Amino acid sequence: MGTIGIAGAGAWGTALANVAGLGGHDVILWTRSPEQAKTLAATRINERLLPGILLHDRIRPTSDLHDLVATDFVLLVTPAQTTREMTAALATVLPRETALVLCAKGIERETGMLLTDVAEDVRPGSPVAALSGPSFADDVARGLPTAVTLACRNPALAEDIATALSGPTFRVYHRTDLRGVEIGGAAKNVLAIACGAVAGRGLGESAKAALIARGFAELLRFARAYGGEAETLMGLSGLGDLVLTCSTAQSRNFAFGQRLGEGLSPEEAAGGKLVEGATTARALVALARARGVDMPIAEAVERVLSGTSTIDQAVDALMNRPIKSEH
Ligand SMILES: NC(=O)C1=CN([C@@H]2O[C@H](COP(=O)(O)OP(=O)(O)OC[C@H]3O[C@@H](n4cnc5c(N)ncnc54)[C@H](O)[C@@H]3O)[C@@H](O)[C@H]2O)C=CC1
Ligand SMILES: O=C(CO)COP(=O)(O)O
Repeated sequence: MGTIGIAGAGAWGTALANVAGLGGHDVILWTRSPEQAKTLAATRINERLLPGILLHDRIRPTSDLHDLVATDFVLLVTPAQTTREMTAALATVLPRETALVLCAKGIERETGMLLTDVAEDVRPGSPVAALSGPSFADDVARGLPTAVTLACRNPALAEDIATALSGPTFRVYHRTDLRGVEIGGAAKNVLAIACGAVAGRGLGESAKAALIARGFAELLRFARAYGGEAETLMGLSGLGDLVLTCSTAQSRNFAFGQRLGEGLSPEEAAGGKLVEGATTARALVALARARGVDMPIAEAVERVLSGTSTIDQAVDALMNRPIKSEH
């Protein structure tokens, strides 16, 4: 067993650190806050973001990026919009050959770039992978059975990382379709906001199921246009994660949409939590338009978030689109 680095001690980073510790690896868990590193080392609990879960003994919290130098690979588990600055910071300390596994789900707002492109832009020539799939941090940390996908263009590296992270309750499949895997994770959050809004507005389970199915059609169209494989989108990181996040208020994106549906403003609805779909919606829609991909549900979310439409107007617009063949 080796040493795994984790950059980001939020809910997901902490849950993944526990998975790696349980798998017999030594784990260096980096947080930007020296205060938090000290508290984590002393209390062994991430009280704010992953309450009730004890850190595994093999986890060493730190706020010094240099402590990640001798790790086998590093999971980057900070919000999507920090990918550029975090990759740049890591590039100053990590050897060129150390793989960076992107665990955030989103699109860079300023540039419209997918996250692996951002990482490759900042750290050209170094290996990059993405971990995505239906997995709530709390479920994973409590040892509930979970299955996700690890994607890397290098099949041997994909298999190595998937094997290293897998354990009795955390099953990691591997794939070489990096594009498909990251698109699924980024786009499903936007669609989950729509599902939440339908729930919050009291529009019924039938409407929610229709949104999941038509949302999946959007996901597939988008992925095809940007080089993802349809088969990937039908797997854990596409359909699997879409269904999970569209089903329950345990998802922050769904809960955000639900509160919007109940009449709260976007700021009130977020309640200070990370809502990746809200940050990614505009970039997703812009990318779709740039390649002529029809994404009416994602567009509706973007219009509601930018204040150019109410939820009721957005639903009316979706229902009154011209009748067409289903595909
Ligand atoms: N929580 C979950 O169940 C899952 C989350 N993810 C993804 O993982 C990513 C992180 O999510 P969570 O850990 O849940 O969020 P979180 O809000 O629990 O934690 C985010 C962490 O990033 C840190 N951070 C924020 N800005 C930073 C910056 N500029 N530089 C360095 N660190 C910074 C925060 O201090 C915090 O420790 C998101 O993209 C999310 O979509 C993926 C799968 C499951
Ligand atoms: O990506 C996730 C589950 O797979 C977490 O979803 P939320 O960010 O909506 O909580």
